[in-house]
Amino acid sequence: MPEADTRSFVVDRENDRFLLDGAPFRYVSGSLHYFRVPRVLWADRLFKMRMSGLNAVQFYVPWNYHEPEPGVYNFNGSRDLIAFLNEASIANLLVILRPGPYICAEWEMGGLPAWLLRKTEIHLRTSDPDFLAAVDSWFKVLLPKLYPWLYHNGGNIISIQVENEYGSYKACDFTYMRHLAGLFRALLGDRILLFTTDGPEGLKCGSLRGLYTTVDFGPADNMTKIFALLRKYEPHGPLVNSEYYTGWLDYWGQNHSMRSISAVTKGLKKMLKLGASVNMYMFHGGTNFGYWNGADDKGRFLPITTSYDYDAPISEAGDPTPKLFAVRNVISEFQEIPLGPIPPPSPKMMLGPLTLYLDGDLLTFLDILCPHGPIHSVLPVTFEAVKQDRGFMLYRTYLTHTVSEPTQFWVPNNGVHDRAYVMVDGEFQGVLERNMRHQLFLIGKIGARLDILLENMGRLSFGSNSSDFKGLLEPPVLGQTVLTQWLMFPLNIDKLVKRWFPLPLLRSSHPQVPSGPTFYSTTFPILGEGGDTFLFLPGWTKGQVWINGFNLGRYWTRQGPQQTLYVPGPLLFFGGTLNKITLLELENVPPEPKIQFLDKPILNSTLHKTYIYSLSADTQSPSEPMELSGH
Ligand SMILES: CCCCNC(=S)N1C[C@H](O)[C@@H](O)[C@@H](O)[C@H]1CO
Repeated sequence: MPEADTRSFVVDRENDRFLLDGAPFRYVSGSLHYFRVPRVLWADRLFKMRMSGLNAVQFYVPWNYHEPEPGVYNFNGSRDLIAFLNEASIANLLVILRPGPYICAEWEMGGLPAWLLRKTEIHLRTSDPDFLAAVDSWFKVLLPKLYPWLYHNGGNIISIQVENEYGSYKACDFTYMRHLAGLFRALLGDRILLFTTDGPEGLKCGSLRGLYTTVDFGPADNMTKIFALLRKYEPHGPLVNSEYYTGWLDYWGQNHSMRSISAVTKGLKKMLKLGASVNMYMFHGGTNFGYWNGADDKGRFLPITTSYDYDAPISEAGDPTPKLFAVRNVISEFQEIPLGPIPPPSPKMMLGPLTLYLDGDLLTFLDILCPHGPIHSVLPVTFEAVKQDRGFMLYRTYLTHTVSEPTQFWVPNNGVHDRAYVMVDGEFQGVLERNMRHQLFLIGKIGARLDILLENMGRLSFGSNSSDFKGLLEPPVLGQTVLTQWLMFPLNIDKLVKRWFPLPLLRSSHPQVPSGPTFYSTTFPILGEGGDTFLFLPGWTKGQVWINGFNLGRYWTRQGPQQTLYVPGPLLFFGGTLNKITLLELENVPPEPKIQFLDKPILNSTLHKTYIYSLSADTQSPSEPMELSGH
């Protein structure tokens, strides 16, 4: 490896190429997001990318993942960015780093921290002084950490992206982009290659003099036309596609997205023939654990699914797919790829069916879930106003008059952000949903308790023309009465589940199966071989899952398209130690509250029936699904 002072990565405009240490260089890169993969699996994924023939890895840095509160930073465990850079170096992968501040990526609020919205008038992604002050403060912490890792300083970072597809954002604020470019230069020096990425329609507002202009497009796009457009901004230098889509994202309630191998490899081959440098987005997608998914606004609010499989060459579970081998073959026609096999799919585990036991409805645990007690306000306030960034908040009021006939209950101006589970005196009444179900019909006596559990389904990560506040944005109306005098209970469910995790809960004796927000759980040993697995929740409706205290993410079996949740093996205990699974079911449980662990994912089906896969004794593989009556 050359000494640090002779190391260089530059644009050679005379020959339309990059030079690495003075020699012609073309990167063939893939995107992997460390924040979507448990740290213990980073090395495995990066090794498979190297063995696929890639020489670089591209990843974002989500601001909200590392600065949970203003001035509070977290770079530990699965947030240890430096450890990830080191793993990439060990895998012999150069790094194309994209620190934002906005990253899109189908990630919560596109990576921007929700606490920015505590200033309700802030103009995100502009030269708004409040926004720039927060950005400066964050980058003055982050960028110095990257400085030693810059390629010319002896590290593996060859280029850094400023903002993300800024040209697709309404503001088109060049003062903001120049501010970012100046900040990056001030903190990273003048040698590192800074670049921008935009779709063809975004180049006008997204590119900036002094930043190398790149584009993004997928297999179905007109490459010739887009690269010709790029040449208007970069007449010389290498052609770069920073996001060549190998698949696509999934929304709850829509079909699983897939892109054909032939289309992906045909476009890749054409770009490599042109001498272009390419980053494949995604090469390994991973998972939106916890509440970290983002959402899109396509006239409807569309939350992104928990799985970020992306139909990528490496599957969500880290397994090589036929697409990986096809891509590897194309790369091998243009540059040397490492000798040796691609590791085979990892062992998968099956278990169950297991019966879950009722722990109690959510309201039972309100005091523990909100130990500081409620916040009172005449009108309901948002999640951001009470500093609850993600998850759930309970809104409570009491009826000031009796409604003896079913009476319309609704929230004006589409003010449910995003889903409201409505209860009267603890009895589940139904769901109100953003952009969708706008009303219920309630009855209740004077003094009856009205509880509304509000679920934040993830803030808009793209196309947001305004800040995506969460909660009840308007006071609900019952009949002609605007309901006032609200108690807001911010809920810390994760803390409660983590506290429960080692202990089986005292079973509450509930004669009938309750509906509405309810906790179920069980403990179970795994005696056989370990491995990854896929949690299958047949007949359940929608909720959140924790395994051994780890928030695995959202399930929405009723909507699909994913019916299983990926469970990385390292989350589980083997050899007899008890594992604990906890579900918060928000709507309705199946007649038999069972779950199963399968050895294959189900990402593309919306089962409206209840299936329980029974292990056939001889083969230990799921027999044909048995359809249960009643659903
Ligand atoms: C519905 C498309 C949402 C816009 N996002 C687009 S075009 N993309 C570009 C964006 O830069 C990247 O972060 C990803 O968000 C990617 C889609 O996976």
